[in-house]
Amino acid sequence: MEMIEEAPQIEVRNLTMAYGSKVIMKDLNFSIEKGEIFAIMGGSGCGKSTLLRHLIGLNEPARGEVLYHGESFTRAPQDRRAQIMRGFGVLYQSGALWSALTLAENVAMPLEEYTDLRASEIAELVRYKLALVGLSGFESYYPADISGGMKKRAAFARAMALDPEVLFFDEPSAGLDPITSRRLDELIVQISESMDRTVVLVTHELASLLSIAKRAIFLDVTTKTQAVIGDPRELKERSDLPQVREFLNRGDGPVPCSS
Ligand SMILES: Nc1ncnc2c1ncn2[C@@H]1O[C@H](COP(=O)(O)OP(=O)(O)OP(=O)(O)O)[C@@H](O)[C@H]1O
Repeated sequence: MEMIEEAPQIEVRNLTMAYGSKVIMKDLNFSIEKGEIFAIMGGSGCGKSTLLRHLIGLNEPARGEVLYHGESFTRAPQDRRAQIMRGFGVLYQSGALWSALTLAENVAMPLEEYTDLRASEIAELVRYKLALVGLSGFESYYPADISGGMKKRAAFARAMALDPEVLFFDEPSAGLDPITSRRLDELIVQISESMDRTVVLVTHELASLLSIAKRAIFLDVTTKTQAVIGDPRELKERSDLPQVREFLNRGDGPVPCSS
């Protein structure tokens, strides 16, 4: 039992990811500790989102497995998997909110679906989650009435509705201006630190990567496996691998795959 307590929050073992016979990445091995902000980096189309999808159970490994707290998520029975998944908060690239629902109704949705809380308790929690992301007073607004940055923050509040242990972000700053994007980064750090939440993010934004990720994995499209894991600031200056230094020292914007 004790061993399980000390196991990393997330562990990826010998993971090979494929779509049909097309292998995207192979032999991935890494772990993510509780409370860490961990980034997945690499050129465009190299498999970052695919890796995220494997971590949250939307894709199945071709080989290998994903473990949470030392327990195999990949091999767990359906009901146990669903239970583990309840501990995930996911914010997708589009950050899609239901356009016909107010912000409060959007955040309330997961609570209504997955808990037995009373309406008044849900309303209270919704107010609290929206306040956490700086959206107090906007409860009755519709997504169409607020800015892109506010939509992302509302989607963030919704992702946190069920107090997830791990927050997954796929390109959280996509489509945001640099200042709004920076505010979102600060919010991610603040929530992770104050609530001791693990954050796993896929991002193209160098500024985000370098300012918020404590560790990052670099997926190398040429070798189709991980090239290195480390603190992106150190890798930027000192990585032995030219492709990693180049990636971290490029101008902003996506880097194409070599193909
Ligand atoms: N459902 C799918 N079926 C087949 N191939 C797919 C599917 N989804 C993605 N791919 C392919 O898998 C590879 C990795 O895609 P993925 O979206 O994971 O990369 P990425 O690094 O997240 O890209 P980006 O940075 O552009 O978002 C790409 O070559 C893509 O075309």
